[in-house]
Amino acid sequence: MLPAGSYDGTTVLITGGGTGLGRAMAVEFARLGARVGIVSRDPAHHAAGVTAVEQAVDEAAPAGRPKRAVAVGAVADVRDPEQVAAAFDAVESALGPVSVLVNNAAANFPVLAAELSPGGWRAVVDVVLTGSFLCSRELHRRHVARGARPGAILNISAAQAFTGGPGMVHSASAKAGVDAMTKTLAVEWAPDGIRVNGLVPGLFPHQDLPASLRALRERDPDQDATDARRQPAGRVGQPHELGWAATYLCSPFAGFLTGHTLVLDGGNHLRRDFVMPPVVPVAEQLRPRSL
Ligand SMILES: CCCCCCC/C=C/C(=O)SCCNC(=O)CCNC(=O)[C@H](O)C(C)(C)COP(=O)(O)OP(=O)(O)OC[C@H]1O[C@@H](n2cnc3c(N)ncnc32)[C@H](O)[C@@H]1OP(=O)(O)O
Ligand SMILES: NC(=O)C1=CN([C@@H]2O[C@H](COP(=O)(O)OP(=O)(O)OC[C@H]3O[C@@H](n4cnc5c(N)ncnc54)[C@H](OP(=O)(O)O)[C@@H]3O)[C@@H](O)[C@H]2O)C=CC1
Repeated sequence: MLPAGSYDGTTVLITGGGTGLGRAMAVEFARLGARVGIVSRDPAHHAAGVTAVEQAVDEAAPAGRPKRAVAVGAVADVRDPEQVAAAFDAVESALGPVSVLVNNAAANFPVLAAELSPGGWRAVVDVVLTGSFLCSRELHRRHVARGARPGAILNISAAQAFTGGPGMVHSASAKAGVDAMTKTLAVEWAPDGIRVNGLVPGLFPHQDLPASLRALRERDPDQDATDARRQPAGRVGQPHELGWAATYLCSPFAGFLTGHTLVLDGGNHLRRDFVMPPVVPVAEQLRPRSL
């Protein structure tokens, strides 16, 4: 954990910060003093994120300390550049200039590549890759116009980016694009004082995951992906641990670190067995089972 107050006076914008891992990261930034803007499509998600942040800050605050405005939500579909700019405007008018951006919003559903429609491909690639670019571009534009520094961008990726993701070709391809963008923008924007890093969560289950993804681990008690024995570290990730890594990567403690993607997965993506289990075609893995 970073020292208390490490983010005092800093405004952090987190896309998809109202649910799941985005919300957990929002809480950890706020615990360290950040003001947090939560940007996504659904105001109900914003409300959940703002409540979680306010509760965490209140719990950490000394008794009697006045409540601060620490979090706001702003509606935007990250695929639309005008909505992205309007959401930055809304967050900045409430909380001050954004200097840290976490590109966390994502879309994903299991599907065989052969059955994926062009619209389904576009929906996922546009949210994950185009959305991350549009938000990064908006932060850069504002940051440079103000002559502000330092700034930090954190792109949330996935291990599928380097292994491929059978059954998730859209998400794997988009996340690989995000990783290339992390490295590219790190170099282009270093002279502007903006660091750009990536963070890969391993298996971090939570109740906000879409039903189609939850079903992958819940469809058969003998095939539970979250079973501790299936992970080298003997457990899955806890969302606040992702928040600890995110707050480090965007902080001055990582001031010389840019273009790097950190994998937080207990070693899972490195796993190789001497004898691999029999291959089960992805089509069979995705087929609903009759119990
Ligand atoms: C082992 C367990 C854990 C595994 C974790 C693996 C790693 C996780 C990575 C993550 O990214 S988790 C984040 C996942 N979160 C979300 O996906 C939340 C947001 N999702 C959504 O909003 C939707 O699911 C969406 C479909 C991705 C996007 O919504 P949008 O409103 O833009 O799209 P639609 O108009 O509804 O559909 C667009 C397009 O996509 C086709 N489609 C939608 N769902 C499916 C599906 N389940 N299978 C196949 N195709 C689908 C839909 O038909 C449309 O296509 P066209 O009809 O236009 O061709
Ligand atoms: N959970 C896990 O085990 C893993 C997660 N990841 C990555 O971690 C990140 C967080 O995932 P997780 O918390 O599990 O997922 P969630 O499904 O809980 O969160 C996705 C978020 O993205 C937002 N979002 C989706 N589409 C859009 C859009 N078009 N515009 C704006 N916001 C959008 C949603 O908000 P709203 O509906 O309000 O728009 C939602 O808050 C993602 O980048 C994911 O790929 C990677 C590997 C594993």
